[in-house]
Amino acid sequence: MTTDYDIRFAVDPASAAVMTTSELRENFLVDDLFAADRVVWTYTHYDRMAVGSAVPAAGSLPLEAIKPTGTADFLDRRELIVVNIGGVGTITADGASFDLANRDMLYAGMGTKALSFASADVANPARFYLLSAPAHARHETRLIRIGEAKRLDLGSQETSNERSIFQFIHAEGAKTCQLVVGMTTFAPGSVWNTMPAHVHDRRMEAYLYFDLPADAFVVHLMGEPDETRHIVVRNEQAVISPPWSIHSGVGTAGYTFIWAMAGDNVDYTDVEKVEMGDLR
Ligand SMILES: O=C(O)C(=O)C[C@H](O)C(=O)CO
Ligand SMILES: [Zn+2]
Repeated sequence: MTTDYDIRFAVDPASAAVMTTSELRENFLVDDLFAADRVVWTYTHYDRMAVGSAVPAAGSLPLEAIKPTGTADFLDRRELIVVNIGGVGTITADGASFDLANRDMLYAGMGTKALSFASADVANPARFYLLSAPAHARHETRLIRIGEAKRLDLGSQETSNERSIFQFIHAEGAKTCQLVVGMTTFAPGSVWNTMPAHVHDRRMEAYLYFDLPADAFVVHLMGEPDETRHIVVRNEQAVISPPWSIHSGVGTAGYTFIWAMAGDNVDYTDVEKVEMGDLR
């Protein structure tokens, strides 16, 4: 096997509120993604979302079944979204090949039997970020380039949160069962994401922070709005946001992040906004 996985159980808000820094990191931070020539998964019990990575350096890598899904093939009862944050790569899904440039995304539908990852240039391998959730129907496998994503501009320079949200999945675009995924980029000097904050108990969320300099980090805010905690997150690390938690962050330098959700609906706008004065 060229696949590794770990499992994260779901944590309730009262337990999270009394965790030490190490316990918060063990439960919510995914700090060991992106290993050369491996597929690496963190299988969560939040909506059974799995977050992972594939870095095909020396050769191609297959998407292999893992025990937690209990199926013969990984996508027998799941859907998959892959976002490339590295060099040009190719994904082959049941014989069809898709070339992904940096920041392009592939949706692979339930029932895909054989899927593999390859890089165009071993000196600059593709770095595929993977997101998978249980599915109830098959939607067609398709490539969505960053230029085809729906763009929303939010925030302002004055509040250090001027940013653009690129929705790969949105109401007028590709259909999914559960997965909603996008990427957020910042105007120079803006470092705050998702502030004002929100929660959405209908959907869990995962963030992958990247494009961060080696000595920089994001202070990721989590917790119930009146009981917040923070996790220091470095380049190419992911953080799991339980449905009851805010998910906001501030960088010591510029960064980009990929957000992904799974749960009861795919309505990006179905959120409870948290008033600035209510955060504790
Ligand atoms: O910068 C932002 O704001 C975001 O990207 C927010 C995420 O899209 C999100 O939290 C979706 O629920
Ligand atoms: Zn959210």
